[in-house]
Amino acid sequence: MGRKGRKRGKNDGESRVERPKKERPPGVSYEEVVRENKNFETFYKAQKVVPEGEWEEFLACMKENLPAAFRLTGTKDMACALLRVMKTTFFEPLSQIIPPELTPEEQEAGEEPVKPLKPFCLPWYPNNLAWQLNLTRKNIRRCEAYWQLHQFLISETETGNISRQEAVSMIPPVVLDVQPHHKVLDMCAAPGSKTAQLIEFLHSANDDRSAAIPEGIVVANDADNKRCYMLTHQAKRLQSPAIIITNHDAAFMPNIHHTRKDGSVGPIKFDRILCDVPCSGDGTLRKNFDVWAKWNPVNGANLHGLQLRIARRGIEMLAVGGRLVYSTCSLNPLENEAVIQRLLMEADGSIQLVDVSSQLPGLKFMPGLEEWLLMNREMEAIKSVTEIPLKNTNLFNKHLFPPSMENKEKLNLKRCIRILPHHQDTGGFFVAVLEKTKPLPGEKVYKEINQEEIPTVPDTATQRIRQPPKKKRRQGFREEPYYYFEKDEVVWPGIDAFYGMHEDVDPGLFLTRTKDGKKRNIYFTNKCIKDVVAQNQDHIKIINTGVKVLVRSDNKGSPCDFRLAQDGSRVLLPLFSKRKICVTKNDLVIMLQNDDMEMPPEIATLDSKTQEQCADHCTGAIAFLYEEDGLKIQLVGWKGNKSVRAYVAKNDRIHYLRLLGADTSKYEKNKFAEQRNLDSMNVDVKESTPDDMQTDVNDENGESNDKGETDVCDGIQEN
Ligand SMILES: C[S@@+](CC[C@H](N)C(=O)[O-])C[C@H]1O[C@@H](n2cnc3c(N)ncnc32)[C@H](O)[C@@H]1O
Repeated sequence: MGRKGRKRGKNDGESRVERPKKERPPGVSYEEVVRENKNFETFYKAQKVVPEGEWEEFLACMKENLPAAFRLTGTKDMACALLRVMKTTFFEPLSQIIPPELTPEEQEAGEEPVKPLKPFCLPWYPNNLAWQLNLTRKNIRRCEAYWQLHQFLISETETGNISRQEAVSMIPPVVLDVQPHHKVLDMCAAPGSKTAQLIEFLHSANDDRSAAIPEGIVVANDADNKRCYMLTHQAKRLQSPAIIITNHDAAFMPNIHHTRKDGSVGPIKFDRILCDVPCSGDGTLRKNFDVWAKWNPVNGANLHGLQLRIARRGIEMLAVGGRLVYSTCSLNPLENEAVIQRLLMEADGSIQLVDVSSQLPGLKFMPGLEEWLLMNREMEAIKSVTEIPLKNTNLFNKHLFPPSMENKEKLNLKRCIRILPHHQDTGGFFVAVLEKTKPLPGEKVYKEINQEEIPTVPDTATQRIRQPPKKKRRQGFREEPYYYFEKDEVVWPGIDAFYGMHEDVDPGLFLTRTKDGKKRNIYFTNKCIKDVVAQNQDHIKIINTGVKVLVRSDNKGSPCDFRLAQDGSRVLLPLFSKRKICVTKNDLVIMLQNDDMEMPPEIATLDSKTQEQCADHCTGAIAFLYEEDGLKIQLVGWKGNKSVRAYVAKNDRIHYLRLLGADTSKYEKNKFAEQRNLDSMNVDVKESTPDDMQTDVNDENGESNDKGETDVCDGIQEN
């Protein structure tokens, strides 16, 4: 925080914020945690974050459980197709439901009647793809339609077509305004809910090939090595050849080099940067109940330094004309406006806050604060720098105080966005959108003409930031390097001939993870990622990149040793012309409903035109293409002598069958129907019905919520 002689990391985030450790006492369930903290109330009343007259409503809402929110994910076409199914099959019937009456036992136990369920579409999220709903355990248990909706949400979440994510946490990627050609950096990315959104926006081009292989990239970084593997999972799910996962302290993020248009090599200046920093998380009190006991007034000041360093490094790595979004799930001005104020002051007019309200139609939010109050652990208010008690000089400094009268107008802190939970039944959140209008004081600017990096003014600001951290031992293991195909790659001619790769496909974009020996899996990245790997493999800790497109399958009767991988089918299919068959809806349904490994569907059972196409192809990998009424499904599989098979996992089969409007009962158990059958036979299995439907949920931070009986829909798993 700029205080002379302070050691780096003294007030760095997460370890400090966890102190003092006030664990839940043994035997106290998550739901029983006392949702009260008088200091929290005193602190936020003093900050005036809540408009006059709304305090009680705000506090009451903070103590309630958070409703579940989710997004339909993947390509726009597929997400919209699933949206149609969800609305017609699961939402429309809800309006017809007469909630069941309470049984006498339930009445005696004082249970509440089942409330009507009204899913709410988040109006500011593009294409109606984000929803919020209050599906309680009790509702699910008592009402078949609610149970069916719940089952649908669970199964689509397992396949990654729905992603549970807090409504407010979806905002930063929306206001970042990512375009397919952008170079995007997500500085604190794990577990990756927002990274997934960034990838989706990057893949939003209209034609198949550009949508599958965008020009731009997403660099998803996290300091926590283990959490980086959550990002790998997200990337795999989204089949992106344009993502690279790195593992660095974002406050000291090394420059990532690339080859410029003129052939010279230099640091990437990113078009878009997401800076979703570690924070005290008091905006998540509605789902992370433990924060109630842990909350104290100095958490914010403790985290401010780390948050500032990360954001400052982000501003440095941002291109002129680029946009950086800073966000926290905290309401504390020291973690929010105070950080933004410092960035703006240091940048001296090179960056400015952007008003993004028009990008968020229908979202109610409060403008950023221009006044706030510092408080120490003893809850003493500190109004100015001269009032900082000696005991608190390590904690507070002059930069934490609100702006002077003359700076207020210049900074425009009102353009920040603070979302209050009671305004639309969400968590609390803070977002600020910054645009870089010119180079920072001292920033090196690359001039293409003379190919030099020329500092505009002496490089004092950046030198201060660039001080390398004290030598730290690398944690985690070093990943295998990436070996892109050379011109003389021996496996390429076979693949090229068998699949009929288009002439403009560059074999140099295919890669493996082992240098010698038999290649097993073949991956693919776009050109920009390849360049980043080539220029940075030695100084950037790359955890993962590349989407798996081909898998070795020799001795299976095919002239080609590599079959198509489902993981990368969206990427590879637009690149080749052979080995594709157009199928009918009925063909697909036959293939999807028949998952017997021993007896795959006979070609003779398929449509006559499909049979004709099959006759033109020898044994080997094949893609099945279906397009009708705006629904486009592409599956990869195998064509044998007499039979065909689609390589689709069980849960994905249900997903595709749903999209096709086909019967899914083979894969879904309806416990209510089973109970009815058993009732007719006088057998009672009620005890086993409700709770084995509930799967534990991981929250957005990838940690178990450890809830007991809860009123939120917690059966959907976070991805
Ligand atoms: C609020 S979470 C990010 C959530 C994420 N953006 C998402 O939407 O899923 C903060 C993340 O910052 C990471 N982190 C903490 N300190 C960091 C640092 N110095 N550099 C980079 N990442 C850091 C944590 O490991 C954590 O994953």
